[in-house]
Amino acid sequence: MSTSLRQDAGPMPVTPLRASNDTKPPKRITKVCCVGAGYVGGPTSAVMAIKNPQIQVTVVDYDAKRIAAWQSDNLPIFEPGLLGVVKPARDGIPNNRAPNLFFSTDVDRCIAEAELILLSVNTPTKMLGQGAGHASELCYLESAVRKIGEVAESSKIIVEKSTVPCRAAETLRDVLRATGKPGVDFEILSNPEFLAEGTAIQNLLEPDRVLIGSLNTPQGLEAARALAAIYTSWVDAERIITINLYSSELAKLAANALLAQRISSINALSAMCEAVGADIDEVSFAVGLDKRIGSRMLKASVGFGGSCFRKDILSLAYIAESLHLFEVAEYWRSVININEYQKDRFTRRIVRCLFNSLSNKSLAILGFAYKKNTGDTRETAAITVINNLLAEGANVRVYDPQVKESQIRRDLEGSSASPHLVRDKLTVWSSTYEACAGADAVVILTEWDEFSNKSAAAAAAGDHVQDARNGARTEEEAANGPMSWKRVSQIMRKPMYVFDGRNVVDPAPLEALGFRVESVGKSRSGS
Ligand SMILES: NC(=O)c1ccc[n+]([C@@H]2O[C@H](COP(=O)([O-])OP(=O)(O)OC[C@H]3O[C@@H](n4cnc5c(N)ncnc54)[C@H](O)[C@@H]3O)[C@@H](O)[C@H]2O)c1
Ligand SMILES: O=c1ccn([C@@H]2O[C@H](COP(=O)(O)OP(=O)(O)O[C@H]3O[C@H](CO)[C@@H](O)[C@H](O)[C@H]3O)[C@@H](O)[C@H]2O)c(=O)[nH]1
Repeated sequence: MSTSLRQDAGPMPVTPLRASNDTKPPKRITKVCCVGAGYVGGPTSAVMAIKNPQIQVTVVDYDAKRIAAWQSDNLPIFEPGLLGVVKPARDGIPNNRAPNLFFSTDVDRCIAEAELILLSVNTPTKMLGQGAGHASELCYLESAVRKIGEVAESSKIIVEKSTVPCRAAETLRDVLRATGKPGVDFEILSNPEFLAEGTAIQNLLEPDRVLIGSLNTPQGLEAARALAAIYTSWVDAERIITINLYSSELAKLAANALLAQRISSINALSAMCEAVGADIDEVSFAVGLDKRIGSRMLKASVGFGGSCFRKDILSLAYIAESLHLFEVAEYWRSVININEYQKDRFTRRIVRCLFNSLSNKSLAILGFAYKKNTGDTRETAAITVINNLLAEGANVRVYDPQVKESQIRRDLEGSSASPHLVRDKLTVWSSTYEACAGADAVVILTEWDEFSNKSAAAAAAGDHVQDARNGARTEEEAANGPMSWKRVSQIMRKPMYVFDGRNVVDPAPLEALGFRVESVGKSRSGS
């Protein structure tokens, strides 16, 4: 399947939000198959199953290890609340798999039996050939759809849950037309997923909106109503938005681009704050009070990570370029450029503060995941920062509460220009204290609660908010979060630095312990 846009597709039809006039009840779906048992497929299917006991939901994947993990108590992904929906307590017995939720490697059978198929396969950035490094790789989607065409004996509703380039549905329809059996009809819907890792279950249970894109044909609208009926079990009808198929595909890319753009905007401002003695948390708070701007996704950081933002912006920019909209492509790419700049700027600041040399210095890295409450490391800022620090000659000592040593080594060795540095100069530890022993500096790269010395309310809201207990914390408490910074101060080499890439520590109590604290978007002289 070509990842470039079809040139003969013509302009996209514009359709306003749709209200179906159909009075007959929507088609009742009884069997759903979700292809792809990953971060989206697993949690989404589990929530769909728990909210629709009358529907049998089966998640299929070729990865037998992943399926076995979903069937065990040791789920393949770390996500707060996930076990509770995959294995809810029933009849007073905890950890009982929902009776209508299944995980299987029997892809053919489950596809053949289902009336509605959710496509939740990965759509990473293409690594080979035309569009490599920019376009979305649709080979997994194509292979899933070919399989559907091959094995389906009855008509199916096929739902794009994966994030796809606009007009991907048209390409999928072409594949199905060529591979499907006579008399078997396929209706393709777009139903992009907006969950964020770490809060996936909450996002799925209480989505801001559910977007369903369909063709404006009787069959398309009927399929959209059937899917909407599944969501109606737990989502208010007014939050279920039905729109044009291609608007829905593009809205997903647009949402991620706009969210990432806010982070790059605040990170660009953080560089200015450091230079002029302003405080980015205060700036963010002040601008966020404007209701037109809002306060969310404005937390300055070492840079955004995760499997989605970078790849989706690259995809959006590639689409714009395919349409000869070069200025538009350039605009979106600048969001990624600022993110790269932020990661490099953070490393340069570490080197500058540590007397321009990291040779024979040890740096404790707290956090490797791309954000807290996930073990996911895809595109984490830690990969760039640690590789930069290793290249400067540092000894790097990593601790993350959820990421395994094997994953950290795989990520770093796979991306480093000098993998031997990872083998020779990187160690991974199972606690903060082990990682910090003998270190010259602590570098916080993930905002895990245990690294913060702020109260939970202040940490969640940012520096500008006063401690919820309003000064009730003792000095001892303030110096110690869930981890004891005092204990850390006793085991580090002097002088001791903290480079806070997530602005999770309150500098004052740490400075009282003898640390020099460098936070993103704040200059010590300006404090
Ligand atoms: N991770 C997120 O937070 C998130 C949120 C919203 C949207 N998305 C989008 O959802 C899609 C899936 O993302 P993910 O993070 O769940 O990916 P993932 O890599 O965790 O999971 C994808 C799964 O699909 C399986 N797979 C691939 N091709 C298959 C095939 N033909 N048959 C059966 N199984 C197959 C893979 O083995 C893998 O287990 C992507 O398009 C992503 O952009 C992700
Ligand atoms: O104010 C902020 C908010 C986030 N981040 C970072 O940005 C990245 C992404 O965070 P977040 O958006 O919370 O997590 P994701 O799981 O990547 O979720 C995004 O990507 C998903 C995949 O498409 C979408 O479904 C979600 O709506 C979208 O938020 C992480 O590194 C965060 O630490 C910041 O630096 N500052």
